Amino acid sequence: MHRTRIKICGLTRPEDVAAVAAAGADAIGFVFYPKSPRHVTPEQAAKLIESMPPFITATGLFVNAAPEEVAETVRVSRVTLLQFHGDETAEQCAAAAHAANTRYVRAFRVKPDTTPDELLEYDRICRASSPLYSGLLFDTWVDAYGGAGKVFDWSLIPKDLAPRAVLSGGLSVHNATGAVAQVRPYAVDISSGVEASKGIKDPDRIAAFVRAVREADAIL
Ligand SMILES: O=C(O)c1ccccc1NCC(=O)[C@H](O)[C@H](O)COP(=O)(O)O
Repeated sequence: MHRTRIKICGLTRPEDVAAVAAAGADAIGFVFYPKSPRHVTPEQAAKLIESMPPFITATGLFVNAAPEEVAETVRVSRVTLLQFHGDETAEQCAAAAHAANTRYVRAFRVKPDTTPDELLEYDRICRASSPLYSGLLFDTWVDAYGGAGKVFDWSLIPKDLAPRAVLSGGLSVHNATGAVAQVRPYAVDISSGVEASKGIKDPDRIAAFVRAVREADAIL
């Protein structure tokens, strides 16, 4: 049985980290973008990571940050995976990841007119630019950088990319089963769909989302 990995993004509080661990999710995300309502400092993330049990991946999300800032944030926070969610070029993602000596996923914000060929080509460029590149995270294009709770047309994701892809954008307990069944991604990523309010997660929604993904895994 395929086990879809689950990342819960935008954590700011130790009780939410505990809820993610209790629910059995695989990864958490810290937003280091200062304009986000879910922003945490590297020091806050370090404290939250200290409270985590082993085998949960701590991801640091960046928007257009300079390589030195990414490297320093990784050093202080100890996140072990990067997520570039801004307008960085493939080369800029690679340079920042190399400065931090840390693997990364690249967010691609899908528009209604994005084509599967464009996604394949983008993945090829990222792959060629760095051995630290570990796959694409698909989110929905909105006129802001993310965590907006909007769904895109999942049929645009090429079948060849799904086994390494992270699917995000407007996921919730209501569409999780359909998303996993249709796309069969490596992982899913959710933020606003498990929130009580921005930056404040709801433990019951986290648990329900993880259950929905596991139920989808069981029937595939
Ligand atoms: O969460 C933010 O505030 C944020 C700010 C800037 C760039 C990205 C941001 N979040 C991205 C995510 O939380 C997830 O990777 C993903 O987009 C899922 O978001 P959602 O649609 O809310 O589930």
